[in-house]
Amino acid sequence: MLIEAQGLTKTYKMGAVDVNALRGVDFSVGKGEFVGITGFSGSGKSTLLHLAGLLDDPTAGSLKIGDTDISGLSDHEKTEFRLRRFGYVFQDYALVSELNAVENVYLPSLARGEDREAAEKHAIEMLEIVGISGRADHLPSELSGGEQQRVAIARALINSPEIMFADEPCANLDSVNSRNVLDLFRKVSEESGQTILMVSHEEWHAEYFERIIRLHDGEIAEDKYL
Ligand SMILES: Nc1ncnc2c1ncn2[C@@H]1O[C@H](COP(=O)(O)OP(=O)(O)OP(=O)(O)O)[C@@H](O)[C@H]1O
Repeated sequence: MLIEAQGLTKTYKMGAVDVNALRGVDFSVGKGEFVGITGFSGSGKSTLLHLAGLLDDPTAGSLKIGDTDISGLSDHEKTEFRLRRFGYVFQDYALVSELNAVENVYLPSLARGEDREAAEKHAIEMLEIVGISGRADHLPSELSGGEQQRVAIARALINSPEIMFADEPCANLDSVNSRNVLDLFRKVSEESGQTILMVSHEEWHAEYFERIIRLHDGEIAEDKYL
């Protein structure tokens, strides 16, 4: 298994009140799966994604990625993990506004130590894959929402991540652009064997997922392959 979580728990302390965002969930995800994390607002979807994506630490429970027990990693090792093995896509795209599309895409390659020329060439290939190489020199403010999200996906994919974590990537997109993103994700998981965990509250997205993990009040209410 690529991801193995046992008893994964997240409790937020809000003054005297404990908010149990995740109440000890068990799940495992294999290589190449395209998994939709669904459920009502506040059910714990983003929390689960952030824990599995090493963007936050659990209050209790264990998490293994491949052979690595995450609890044994230092902060530096977690950063390396995120940079080299994971990619992220968020609903607000999270692009750097001063950098054009191609520069945004090759940022993670520079962080990995690739030289700029090679990184730029690679980034243009990625923009071709997501279908917007013609907009390579545009700033985010000069791109539509759908185009910005495709730049963000190219950036997430440039380091060939083993796992892509996407938190409501279609939230700000119309249905045509949402389908473009979902088609792209499915292609990536089928052709490159990349594993994708995607948070979504849209029922119709299920037609693209291979599996659904449905959360309810911090627990797994349903876990099924489609
Ligand atoms: N930083 C935080 N501090 C306190 N409580 C939090 C924090 N983040 C989330 N929560 C609470 O934890 C619970 C789960 O939140 P989470 O964001 O994971 O849900 P979600 O299913 O992703 O919701 P949505 O669909 O609305 O984004 C909610 O009750 C939320 O209010």
